[in-house]
Amino acid sequence: MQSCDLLPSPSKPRTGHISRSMTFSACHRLHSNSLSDEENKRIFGKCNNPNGHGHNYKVIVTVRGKIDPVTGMVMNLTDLKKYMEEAIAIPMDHKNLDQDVPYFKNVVSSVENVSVFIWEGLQQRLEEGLLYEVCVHETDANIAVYRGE
Ligand SMILES: Nc1nc2c(c(=O)[nH]1)N=C([C@H](O)[C@H](O)COP(=O)(O)OP(=O)(O)OP(=O)(O)O)CN2
Ligand SMILES: [Zn+2]
Repeated sequence: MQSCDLLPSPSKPRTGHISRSMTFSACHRLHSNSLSDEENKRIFGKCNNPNGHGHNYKVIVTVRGKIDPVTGMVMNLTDLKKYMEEAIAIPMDHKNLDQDVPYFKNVVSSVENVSVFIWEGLQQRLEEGLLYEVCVHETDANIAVYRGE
């Protein structure tokens, strides 16, 4: 059988994953209020510089769910775009993460914790069980993946 002869199996439920990406720019400093200045310098090195440094973050959010047989969608990506604006761009774009985002007042603004922050913000907006993965590229080489565990 050739692929152009394939017919759909409408009764078979299908699970799909869909993703949307977004970029934002922010500055931060790796610093823990639970550590002494010496420990901060030793652990975080140049990233503990009080002047901070900036990143162009890239975030990829993946949702997982049933492909609705009527709409053909797991969810409308236009809705996901809105939720990502609210949970990522509005709180963090062109901000100082440590000073402007209350979440990071006593939480180190590592890429791991940025991915958790995004997860929590999206969980509040998405239907339960839909959010699958938040992937944050802090640089081309430094990447965190969080799946809510
Ligand atoms: N586990 C983590 N380690 C580091 C994080 C982090 O968020 N989680 N963050 C940083 C720095 O904030 C930043 O990402 C710089 O890291 P570095 O790898 O040194 O990046 P550079 O681009 O400056 O270095 P290259 O030489 O270009 O690789 C550090 N660690
Ligand atoms: Zn950094």
